[in-house]
Amino acid sequence: MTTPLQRIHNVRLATMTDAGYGLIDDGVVVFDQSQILYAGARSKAPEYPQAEQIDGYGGLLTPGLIDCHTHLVWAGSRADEFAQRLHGVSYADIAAQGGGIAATVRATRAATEQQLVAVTEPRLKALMREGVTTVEIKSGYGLSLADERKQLRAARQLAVQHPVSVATTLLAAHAVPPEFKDRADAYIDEVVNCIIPTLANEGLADAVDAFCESVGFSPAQTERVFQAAKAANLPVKLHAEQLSNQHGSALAASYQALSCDHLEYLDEAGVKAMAAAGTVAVLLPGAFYFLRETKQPPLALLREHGVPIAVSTDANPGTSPILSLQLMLQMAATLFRMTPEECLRGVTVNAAKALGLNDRGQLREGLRADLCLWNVDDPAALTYQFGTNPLAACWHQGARR
Ligand SMILES: O=C(O)CC[C@@H]1NC(=O)NC1=O
Ligand SMILES: [Fe+3]
Repeated sequence: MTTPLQRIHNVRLATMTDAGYGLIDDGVVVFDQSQILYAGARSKAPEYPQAEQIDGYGGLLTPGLIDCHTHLVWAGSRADEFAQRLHGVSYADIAAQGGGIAATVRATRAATEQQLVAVTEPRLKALMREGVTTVEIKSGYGLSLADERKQLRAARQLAVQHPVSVATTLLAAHAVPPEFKDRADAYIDEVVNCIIPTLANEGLADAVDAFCESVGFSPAQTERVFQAAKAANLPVKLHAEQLSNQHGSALAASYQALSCDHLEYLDEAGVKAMAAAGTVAVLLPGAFYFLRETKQPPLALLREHGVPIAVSTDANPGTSPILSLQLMLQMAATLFRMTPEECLRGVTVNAAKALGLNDRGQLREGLRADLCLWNVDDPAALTYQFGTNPLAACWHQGARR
């Protein structure tokens, strides 16, 4: 069957191909199910008489949105902990009662792969309803070979069952599991000698991540994870400088990390190292807001040194129980003072870069036909408004969802 051509006209294009939106006011995009064939001014568009004509009714057409940092596959809920904290129970007390990440680990270990798929599906659909066409999904609530495998297999299965692309990240170095209590180095032995090589060999991970933090893993333990990832030919990313400055970003940059994420406590040395390595700064306003953090990521330094900035939900049950990438656009502007252009770039071209994907994130010939049509005329409206969803239509690899 010949691949159907589609031609969207009567739209304003935000191509994301320059330092701003890459706007083209009277634009046309022609595409099939493999790629974009033309994206540009209607006046210069080649004729495609056989294409299906789609009227964009004067809306805004952007690349499909990319949520480049989520922990989407988990079982259980931490709503009870949220309530306890509001009743004055401390994090430490909750952790002492077996709460926190450990609670989600217990629930995730108890769930089957199919149960994980089932509970994750509505979360994925919530992101898709807002125009997400690519989502990164981490493991990190299994903390054993079998349970990390189960999480990553569930993530892969969701991409098979739904019109969305999934990039998987192995985050076995997320926390120390109960059976390795007070033996973090022994657990890192398990991660580097068994979990990473085995799951890399099974093709379940597209990247490797770690939580480098005073309450996570040390830079030395993180570096062992990076060495194992390198040996497995997998790129790395890092939860870095979220609660303190562990200088994890500079370490990650020395391993050409795709991204460093959170970054509230990032210093100029780390920014410079990231800039030199081409590492993307992924800012996570949902976790910043939910934790009532006050330390801002160093936006001025990131701009000054030309570090690409992405924005993501960090969807997870503990510190960012949010399933709206559109709200992250608004929060990135309101809380971090990013410009609307920076925010939209943060969920398109820069988010693609944070995943090492150069085939999406812009409206440009040869890239995937992942497209969002919005009922707005000013692209700033996508950052300005929140609580509403102006998505009119969405295509994933040329197929309308
Ligand atoms: O609390 C959780 O379940 C995950 C917290 C999450 N993980 C991480 O490395 N940083 C975070 O904010
Ligand atoms: Fe995270």
